[in-house]
Amino acid sequence: MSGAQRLDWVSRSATALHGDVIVPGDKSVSHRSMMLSAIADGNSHIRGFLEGEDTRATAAVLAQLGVRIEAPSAGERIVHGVGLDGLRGSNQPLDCGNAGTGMRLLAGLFAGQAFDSILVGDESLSKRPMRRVTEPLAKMGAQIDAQDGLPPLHVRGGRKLHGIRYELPVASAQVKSALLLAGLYAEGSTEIIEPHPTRDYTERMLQAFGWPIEFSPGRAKLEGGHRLRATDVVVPADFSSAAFFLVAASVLPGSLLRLPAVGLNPRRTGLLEALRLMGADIRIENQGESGGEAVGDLVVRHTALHGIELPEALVPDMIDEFPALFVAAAIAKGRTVVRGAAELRVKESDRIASMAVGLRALGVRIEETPDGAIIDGGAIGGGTVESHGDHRIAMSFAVAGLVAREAVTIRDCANVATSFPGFLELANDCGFALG
Ligand SMILES: O=C(O)C1=C[C@@H](OP(=O)(O)O)[C@@H](O)[C@H](O)C1
Ligand SMILES: C=C(OP(=O)(O)O)C(=O)O
Repeated sequence: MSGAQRLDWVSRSATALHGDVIVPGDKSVSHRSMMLSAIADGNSHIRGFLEGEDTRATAAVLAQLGVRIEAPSAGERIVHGVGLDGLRGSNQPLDCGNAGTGMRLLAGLFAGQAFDSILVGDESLSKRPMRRVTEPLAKMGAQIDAQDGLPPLHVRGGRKLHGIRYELPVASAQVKSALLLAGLYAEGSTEIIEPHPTRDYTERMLQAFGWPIEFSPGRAKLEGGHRLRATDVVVPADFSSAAFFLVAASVLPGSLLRLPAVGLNPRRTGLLEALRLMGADIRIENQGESGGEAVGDLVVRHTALHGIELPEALVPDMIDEFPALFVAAAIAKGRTVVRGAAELRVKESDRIASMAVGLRALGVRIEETPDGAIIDGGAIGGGTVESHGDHRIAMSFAVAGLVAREAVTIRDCANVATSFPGFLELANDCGFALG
C-alpha cells in the first residue's frame, strides 16, 4: 500500500509449528455478501466478514452511496439494504483500495445505476487491466471510460442495459461476477460461458438472496427484473489464507497444524491437490456445510515434498495460491514445472516475476516462462526480498524464512492487511519466528 506505511518483516528459521490456526473470513465471499446485502430489500446479517482492507473498502464505497452498515462486533455486519435502485450517487471518487475484486464487481454493479461513479484504487490496482470488464459491459450497453484500459473507471449512469451471451476469453470469476451483477439491471437474459469453471460464489449467493439463476460448472444465466431479499450470510474461513499454513507445516519438520472450518469450495482447493501430488499429508476432518458452502478442518503434518509437473487443469482452482506453491516447490526435492498460469502476471504484482526475483535472491534456481516457471527445489538461503506491494508475496516469503539457512527480510508488508489482518500474530502463535 502507500509508501508512508512501509513495514518490513524478518522471518527466521523455526523448530516446528503446532496448534490450531483460525484464519479469517473468505475475501471473495465477504465482498459479495456486502454488495448483495446493500442492494437487497431488508436487513442482512453477515457473520465472519473479513476485516481486511479490501473488503472494508467495498463496504465503505457502499456506505458512501447511502447504505447504512452497522458493525456490532469484529466480523459482524448488519447491512440495511436500500433495494435494487436505492443507491445514491456520490460526487466523490469511490476508493476500492487494493482490491481487483472490489473494483471489477462494482463496475458491473454500477453500470446499471442512474448516477455516474468514479472508481479509483491504490498504486497496484491502478496498474491492473480493466478492459476485461469494460469491454463486455459495453456490449451490454454500459459506458465506462478508462485511460488505456486502466483505473480510474468512470462508470456513466443512466444507461439502459440489455443482456448478452458472453464467452469469457480467460477463466475469471471477477469478470463473470461483474457481468452477472450488471445483468440484474439488464433487460433480457445474461449468460456467461467460461473456458474453465471458476468460483461460483456470486451465483450461489444470488440464489440465497432469492434471485432466480441457472448455473452449473462453467455456465451461469439470469434475467433482469427480479428483486433481492435480505438474508443472513455466514462467511467461511478463507482457503487462500489457510494456504500459507498448509505449505508452512508441510515444509517444516515436526509440524502438525489444524485449521478449523475452512471453506472448501472445489473451485478454490486446487492447492490441496497440488500439495498432495507433491507428497503432502493433509487430511480433511469434520466435513460439513456452513452458509451453503462446504467447510472442513484441515489437518496438516510435515512430510518431505517432491517436485511435480503441475496439471494445468488445476490452475484456475488455485489461482491465488501460486506464490505459496512456489515456496513449496523451492523446498521440495526435484523440479516443479508450472504452465498455463499467465494470469499471475496481472495480479497485485506480476507474481511470476515477483517470486522469481525473490527466490533467486534466496539462492533458489528458478526460470521464468511467459506463463509459469521451472523451479529446482533444494535448500533456501537467507537474504532480502521485496513484496512488490503484494500481500501474497509477503506472506509466502514469511513461510520461506521458516526453513531458510539465514534470516529472510521481507520489504513492505503492510499490504498483508488487505486480505489477512492478524497474520503476523497467528503465525507467531503457532511457531513462526516473524517480526
Ligand atoms: O472473484 C473473486 O473473488 C476472485 C477471483 C480471482 O480473480 P480473477 O477473476 O481475475 O481470476 C482471484 O484471483 C481473486 O483473488 C478473487
Ligand atoms: C488477486 C487477488 O485479489 P484481487 O484481484 O481482489 O485484488 C488476491 O487476493 O490474490
